[in-house]
Order: sequence, then structure tokens, then C-alpha cells
Amino acid sequence: MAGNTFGHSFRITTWGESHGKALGAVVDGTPAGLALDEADIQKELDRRRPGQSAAATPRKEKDRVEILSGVFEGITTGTPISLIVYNKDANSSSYDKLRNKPRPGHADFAYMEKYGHRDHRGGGRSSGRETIGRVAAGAIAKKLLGVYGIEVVAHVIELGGIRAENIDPDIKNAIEKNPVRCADPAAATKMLEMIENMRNCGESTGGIVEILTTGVPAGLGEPVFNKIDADIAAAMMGIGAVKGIEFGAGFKAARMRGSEMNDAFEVDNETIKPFTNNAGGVLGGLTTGMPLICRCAVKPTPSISSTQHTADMLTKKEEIIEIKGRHDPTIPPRMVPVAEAMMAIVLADHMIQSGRIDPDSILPEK
Ligand SMILES: Cc1cc2nc3c(=O)[nH]c(=O)nc-3n(C[C@H](O)[C@H](O)[C@H](O)COP(=O)(O)O)c2cc1C
Ligand SMILES: C=C(O[C@@H]1CC(C(=O)O)=C[C@@H](OP(=O)(O)O)[C@H]1O)C(=O)O
Repeated sequence: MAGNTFGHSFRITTWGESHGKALGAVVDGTPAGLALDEADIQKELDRRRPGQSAAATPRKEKDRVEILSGVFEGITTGTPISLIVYNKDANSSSYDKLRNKPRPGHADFAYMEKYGHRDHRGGGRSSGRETIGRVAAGAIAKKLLGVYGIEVVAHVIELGGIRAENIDPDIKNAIEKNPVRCADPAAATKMLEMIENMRNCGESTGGIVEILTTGVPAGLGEPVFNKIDADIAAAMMGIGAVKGIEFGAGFKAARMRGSEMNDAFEVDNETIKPFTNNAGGVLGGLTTGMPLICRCAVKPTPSISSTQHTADMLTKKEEIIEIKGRHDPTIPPRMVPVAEAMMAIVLADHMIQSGRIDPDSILPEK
């Protein structure tokens, strides 16, 4: 399968570059009968778009989406859904000097080694702007999952070494109250100060994004290949700047005893369920019916304004660069809607693959 496409039964292809004419997605496999309009998709793109706060790149884009196909009279037809967002505020001049000088930590060098020719403006295809297509497609997946009571919420739990301690239980609303999308307001204030300090000294910072999914039925996934956790890991690792993923107790599990790690079972109203959720809602590649919990480690933004060593790929001479332009001082807050979208896409894919989507139940009542 080509590198621009993800999924099996619910399949997305993203296309476009950061400074090209437009970006978008083609979504294949949405069942017919789902109520869908541009507002459903715009709502998610508005959470992703740049230029909204001191925690994000100052590039100003409205990121207005148009649905080109696959929806008639506000209802999906089961045919490919094509989505487009035009670039309006690409400022490519700051990239002229970088054409042959790869930015350390970005994809410039690896793309040149693979293709020998690339759109260097704004990082081209390797830009975080590619996530427009993911978030637009994810909005459709979220709408579909909503019919079945499945909800995905992501939030920033660590940034620049500052950890969220007192997390508001109403994470979904709490994260919309601060630009770092952390559900602990005190930690969010410190994180914002940290971002500002880093920016002032030409630096950037990374962090951890947690993705929580509730309402997932037990038994979703496959037992050997296409394990649900393997598919989620591939989805999350496919987002730029993600360097690691863990489920439930995650890396801490390596230091736990079996008796601590195992989620013992209890019976509640004749329903068997585990007391605890160190497994993060997955055992044997299948969901357990407990909330799905995973976390992604996000590296610091590679484009920083401090001087850095690089080399000119034409002259083969060492060079010093100072990167100008508009960059995210940190990526985790911007990752939140993207990680939610990728989780929703994997779950919608598995719901469809396993025959759990009933076309009669998604058709809105007349
Ligand atoms: C939403 C989002 C926004 C990003 N913003 C920036 C940015 O402003 N500047 C930058 O240099 N990298 C940014 N990145 C990271 C690069 O896209 C990423 O590091 C690059 O593609 C190399 O991929 P890798 O880090 O996964 O190896 C962003 C990534 C995402 C997902
Ligand atoms: C514009 C967005 O983020 C961009 C992600 C990005 C990168 O290298 O990933 C680099 C910057 O883009 P440019 O240099 O083209 O202005 C960011 O502003 C966006 O997410 O919409």
C-alpha cells in the first residue's frame, strides 16, 4: 500500500504540501447513511488550525474545508469522500536559503536522499500541515463512532518536563480552556511560561499526549496480526514528531511484578470486568471493554531559531543555519486533535472490518 494511505476497510489517503495550492484527504469505506456536513469536519479542523495562541505557530490560516464528493443531501452515499482545504498564508521566502541545507531534526535530508527532488517550501509533504487530511478524515470517523457511543479525547499530560497532577475529570471541556490543552489548569499555566521561555532563547520543547477512548466494545481487533494496539501504534507513529507510544501501565510495566500488573476480575451485576486497567484496555490484540488508554511521546519542534550546524547538499560544505519563519514552539498541544483523529480512524476501521456497523442504525430518522 502506498505511503500516503492508511487503513483497510475505512481507508484514508492524505495529499498536499504545506506551501502548495491545497491539502486534503480522500476517505474510502464510510458506510452510506451517515449524516455528515462541512460543519462536522470544520469543527475538528478549527481545533487543529494554526495561529490561534502563543503555544502555536503564528501562521494564519482559516483552513475552511469543502466536501467535493460522497455526500448527498447531508448523508453519505458510501462512495469516496473527497475533502479539500486551500493554503492561503504560505510565506515561502524564509525557505529559500534552506533549499539545499537540511534542517537538523526535520525530514529534509531523508526526503532528498530518497527522492532527490522535493518541495522544500514549508517542509512540503513532511510538514505538520499534512495533518489537515488526517483531522478531516478523523472527523468522519468520530461521527460514525459517536453513533455507537464511542468517544475519543486526548490531552497534554506533560510538557517541557512539567507534569499534569490534578487533572480535571471533565477533560474534554477543561482542555478547551487553555492553549496548551492540559486538563490541570495550574500545570497549564507553568507549561505556557515554559513555552515562552524556550521561544525567547531560540529553543523548543516536547511532551506527552494521552489519548483516552471510552465506550469501546470488548473484542474489537484481531488476535495475531492487525492487533488493535499494533494498528493504533502504527497510526500514532505515523504522525510527525511522535517518538514513542505506550498503553496502560506502558514502560512502567517493565518494572512491575505480575501481581501488580495483572488486572484482577470482579463481577458487577453479572458482568465480569477487571478492577484496574494496567492493560490500557487491550489484551491479546483485542479490546477488553475497559477504556483504551495510550500515550505518545512527542519530540521538541525541530525548527528552532538558535544557530545549528548543517551541510550544503550541493557543495558538500559544512554550514551554520539560523531558521527563520513561523514554527510551533512546541507540538503536543497541536497533536491533541490529530491524535484523536488517528485513534478514531483505527477504531472506525476495526468497527467496519468486524461487521459491527449496521447501516440501518446509522441512517438518521426521517
Ligand atoms: C501538528 C504538527 C505541527 C508541527 N509543527 C512543526 C513546526 O512548526 N516546525 C517544525 O519544524 N516541525 C513541526 N512539526 C514536526 C515535523 O513535521 C516533524 O518533526 C518532521 O516531519 C520530521 O518527522 P519526525 O519528527 O517524525 O521524524 C509538526 C508536527 C505536527 C504533527
Ligand atoms: C502551518 C502549520 O504548521 C506548520 C508545520 C511546520 C512543519 O514543519 O511541520 C512548519 C510551519 O509551517 P510553515 O513554515 O510552512 O509556515 C508550521 O507553521 C499547520 O499545522 O497548519
